[in-house]
Amino acid sequence: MTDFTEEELALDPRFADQFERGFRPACKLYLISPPAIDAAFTDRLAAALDGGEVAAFQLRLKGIDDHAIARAAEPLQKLCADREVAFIVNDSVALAKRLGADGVHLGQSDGDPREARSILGPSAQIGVTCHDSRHLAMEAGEAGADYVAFGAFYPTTTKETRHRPEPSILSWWVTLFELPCVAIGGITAENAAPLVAAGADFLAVSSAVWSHADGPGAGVAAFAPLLATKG
Ligand SMILES: Cc1ncc(COP(=O)(O)OP(=O)(O)O)c(N)n1
Ligand SMILES: Cc1ncsc1CCOP(=O)(O)O
Ligand SMILES: [Mg+2]
Repeated sequence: MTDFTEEELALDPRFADQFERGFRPACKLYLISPPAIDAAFTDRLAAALDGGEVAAFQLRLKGIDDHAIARAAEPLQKLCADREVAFIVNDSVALAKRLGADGVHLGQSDGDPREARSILGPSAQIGVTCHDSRHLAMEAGEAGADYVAFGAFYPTTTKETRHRPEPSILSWWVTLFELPCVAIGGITAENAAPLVAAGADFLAVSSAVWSHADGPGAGVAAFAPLLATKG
């Protein structure tokens, strides 16, 4: 499949409602959990949220079943609700529904965003992984996603990745579409500036926060100067 040209896009009525460019709020932090957590993690999440503004928290646990994730989710979801941080479940629409989560993040093999919408309803935040593909991002927008995620922008040990977009995919996206875009993959406070400058609406980060030498609060705080100044 080939990418659409800008001319095709502009003429295609399917994309008409995505084509307007309106006001974009400043870039925000989207915190991703470590792939495994222990009983102390609720306190670590509280410390992270104490460090500065976090727009959303994604529970991304790997290698355990949905029942175990649901048990782990309870105090974390409550903490997020208390702090007005959106609570997003990774991978599973069924689990997002069961927990009454604010949304779900779907990879390309995690299910259809249209089906997710029909199950979770109009107010759910549905995000879709689009790797380095303009085509996948436009498809996700067409399917009703609330954000598209590009990455991995930098090397990461959190996940095995095969795609390495350039920051220009973000500027291309924000020039054409209102739908928010998320940048993910190996992002730190030290390397994030080009992604913010390119127009990322959200920086999705995991190890930069959870592995910060001075703790997760300092990990979140380190991003504050970048996020205050979206160009
Ligand atoms: C915000 C955000 N972007 C991308 C991903 C990756 O999703 P996926 O490709 O399904 O890989 P896993 O995270 O499930 O390993 C994400 N989780 N969140
Ligand atoms: C889930 C995911 N998807 C693409 S890269 C990545 C890992 C993000 O974690 P980190 O910020 O530690 O690289
Ligand atoms: Mg997934």
